[in-house]
Amino acid sequence: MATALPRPRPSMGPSDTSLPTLSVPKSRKSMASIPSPKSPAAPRSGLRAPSTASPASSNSSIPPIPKAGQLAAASSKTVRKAVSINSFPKPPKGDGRNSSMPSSPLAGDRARAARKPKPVRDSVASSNSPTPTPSLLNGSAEGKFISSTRMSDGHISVSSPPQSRSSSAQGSYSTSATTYEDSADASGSASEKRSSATEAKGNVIVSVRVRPDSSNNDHTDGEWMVDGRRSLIGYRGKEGGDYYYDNVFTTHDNNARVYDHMAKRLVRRVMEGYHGTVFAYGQTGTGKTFSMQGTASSPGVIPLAITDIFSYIRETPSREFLLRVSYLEIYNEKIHDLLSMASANGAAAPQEEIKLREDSKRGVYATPLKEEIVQSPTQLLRVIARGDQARRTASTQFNSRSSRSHAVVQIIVESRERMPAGGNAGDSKRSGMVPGGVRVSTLSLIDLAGSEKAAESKERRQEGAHINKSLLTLGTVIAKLSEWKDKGGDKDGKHLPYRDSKLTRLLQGALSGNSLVSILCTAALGVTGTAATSANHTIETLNTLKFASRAKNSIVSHAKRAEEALGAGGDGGARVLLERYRMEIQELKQQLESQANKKNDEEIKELVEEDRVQTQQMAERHEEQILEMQLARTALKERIDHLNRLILSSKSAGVNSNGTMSALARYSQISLVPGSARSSVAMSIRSPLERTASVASNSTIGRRSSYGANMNRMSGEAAAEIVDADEDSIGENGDGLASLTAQNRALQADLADKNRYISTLEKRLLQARRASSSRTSSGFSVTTKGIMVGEDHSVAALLKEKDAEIADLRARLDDKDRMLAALRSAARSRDNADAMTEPRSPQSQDGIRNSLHWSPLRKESKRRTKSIDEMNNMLEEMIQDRVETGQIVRGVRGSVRLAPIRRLESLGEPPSELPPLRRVATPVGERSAPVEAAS
Ligand SMILES: Nc1ncnc2c1ncn2[C@@H]1O[C@H](COP(=O)(O)OP(=O)(O)OP(=O)(O)O)[C@@H](O)[C@H]1O
Repeated sequence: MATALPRPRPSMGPSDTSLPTLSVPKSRKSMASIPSPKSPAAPRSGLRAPSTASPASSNSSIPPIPKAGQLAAASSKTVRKAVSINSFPKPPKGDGRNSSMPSSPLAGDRARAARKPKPVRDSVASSNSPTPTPSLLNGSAEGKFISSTRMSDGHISVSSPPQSRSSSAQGSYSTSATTYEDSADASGSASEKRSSATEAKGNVIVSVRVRPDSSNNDHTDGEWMVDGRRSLIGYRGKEGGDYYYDNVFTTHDNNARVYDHMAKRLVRRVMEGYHGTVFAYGQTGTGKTFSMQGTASSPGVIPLAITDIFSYIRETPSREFLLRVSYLEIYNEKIHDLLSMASANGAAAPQEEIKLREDSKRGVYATPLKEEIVQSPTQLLRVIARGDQARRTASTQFNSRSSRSHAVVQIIVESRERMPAGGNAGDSKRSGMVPGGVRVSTLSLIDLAGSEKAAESKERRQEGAHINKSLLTLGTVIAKLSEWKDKGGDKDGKHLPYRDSKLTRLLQGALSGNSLVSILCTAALGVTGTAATSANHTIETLNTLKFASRAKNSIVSHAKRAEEALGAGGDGGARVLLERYRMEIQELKQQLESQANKKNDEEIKELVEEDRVQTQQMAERHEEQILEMQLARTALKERIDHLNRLILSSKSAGVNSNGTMSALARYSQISLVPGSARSSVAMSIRSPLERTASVASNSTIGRRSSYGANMNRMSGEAAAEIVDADEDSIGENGDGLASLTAQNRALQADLADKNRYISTLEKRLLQARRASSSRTSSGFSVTTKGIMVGEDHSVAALLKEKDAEIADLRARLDDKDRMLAALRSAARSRDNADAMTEPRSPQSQDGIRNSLHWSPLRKESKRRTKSIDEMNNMLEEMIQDRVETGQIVRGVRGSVRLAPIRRLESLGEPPSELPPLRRVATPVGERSAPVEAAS
């Protein structure tokens, strides 16, 4: 559905800024069971068209105008209700908008006072007699108007009851019940307070608007008299009288004028922190909705108020605002949330039952109720238009689109002084606001359902019953307010039937004086139709007028500016979104800041850590470099030392340049000690460490041993010659360093020495073996598996075994020697015995032996030889035994050797390589020694 926002008001608009087009819906959601014939002239915007567009339908239901006789009868009773009311307090001075504003109620009072004829004031002054207030309950008005004065222009002046009026400074009158308290104003002097109290009076504005009829009659003649200039409506019929209000809008007044006079200042006050309530009251079809909502071409109170709200926000930079809106309806005494009900497709969504609760700070409120935060006039109007679509409407006898419910739009205004940097003191002073917390105020815009007497359908009757009941309760409350005010007041309102209807309960705050109130009563005077209808309509119209008068005189408004909520604590504070948002923003800012700080700290820490790591890495690299350099130096030094050692080794046979003896020379000297060569060789064989020593060491050892070996064969003189020769090799350049050639020579000499030494070792080994073999006995057994020349452990073990064998053999030989000695001794004894018998020659044994051949003792010599031969024979027999047992083998030339198997077992060498043991004739008394065959 297309919506239109209010167009800019050329002359009455509070702001020059362009406004959005009206968003008021052009059509309402009709009851499904109810046909909702639309007026042919209804605009496409959805709003109901003004009655001027469909005069026929409207006028047909309006009761006929009373006859002239009735008017004459009515005129016999004078309705005197002089109402001169100070309306809302003046807006802040210096506001440029005031120049363009229409005359405010207050200014209007001045203007009216200025243009009011003197008799009016006189009439007011003379209206002191008690005047019963017309009752909505009895609906009779009871003709209690005590005086009436026909003005020069024919209008009727209605005087108010004395208790309900007071003289104003301007000579006009306002109701004594209306008070206005402003905390800012209260701080002034007594005179200022009096002035302020005077200015503040008029917190309740009551206006009457007359709907035009088909004839566009302004009702300035006939039974009714409407004087907009004097805010007067007079009825000249039965129970007639003059009714003065704060505003009387004629058929020629448009919505803008209506708004400017009855709601504009109130809206401004709401923006400044006061609660405000505007509601339209009247018979069905009299123009309540038209006045509140208006049309696209003539926006009503609601869109114009919205326009002013945002204009005020724009013009008040010293404060910041937050707007929320809710929209509910009371239908058949049930509250419905129009914003929750309205869905995209227009279907009503199921919703939780809404109840009314009371709070010390918020007063009476409906909950749970959806509140939407709005940020622009367009948005706000669209929200309201959405609620309008959900509102119940139906066609009735008097209205093709009759509102079947009371609709309440609530705009909650939160405002707070901006931070000093954002505003200036002048703005605060201008607005009369003191910097502080958040201020919350509510503007309630209420379009009541119309009262009706007759209903065609049951459903309409049921609806009408609820509507009438609630309106009746409203009238009752207002009537009781007047009564209790007369009795001294019922501040708590405990005796007032607010709870008798949802409407009065919801309006409790406004009716009990906690807010500024503006009541717009609508009426249709020129109703056509049957006499009964017309009479009925007249009665209803009079009831509306009486209700308006009673409301004006009964409602005691002591509206105060809403307290500023500081912080989000408490029930009131918790509802202040602005404060909550501010705190949330502050919290988020702090979080952001702390995160930023944290991030900064982390970054700094990371940088520091990075720097530390880099420094550490650099230090480590530096240490590594130093270590590498040290290692390199050490390696170089070792290399140098090694080379030096090599160099020294090369001159080991001599002395260095300093003339000291080199190491090898010393070794050579040591090896000069007799027998040292052998021991050093043995050491070199038996010490694996020495064998696995470095080449230089080996070379040294070899040289030492070779020198030792050589020295064994050389005389000391020859050794001295070698030393001299080495001394000659001291550096080709005479610097004590040997040349490479000399080194090479020395090494080759070392090698040759080693080779010689090895060959000598082999020879000695073979010699030992032969010696062992030559002394082999029958028990001789070689367990050694083999000799691995060159392997120390094998050689050592072999030598051990050989030593044991040798020891064994020696023991055996000793036995033989002892046997031989015994034999020789026996032979000698025998010889001695023979010599005793023959003279003995003093010659030596050799001589004896020779004499055996040449002396006369030759016979005896032959016997001794025979004895020796016998011994030899014995030995021969022993050898033969061994040969026969296979232990030894006899050679070709009579030599004997170990059996081949044994030899192989013991030596692992071919028998041919073993030097044969040559059997030689051994002189008696000498042990036959093996002859070194290889040498
Ligand atoms: N001042 C006016 N000028 C022109 N047309 C008007 C005026 N007042 C009312 N009308 C027309 O009269 C008809 C009924 O008006 P409206 O619906 O506003 O009455 P109502 O009081 O709201 O009725 P209800 O109580 O049944 O809802 C509408 O078509 C509307 O356009």
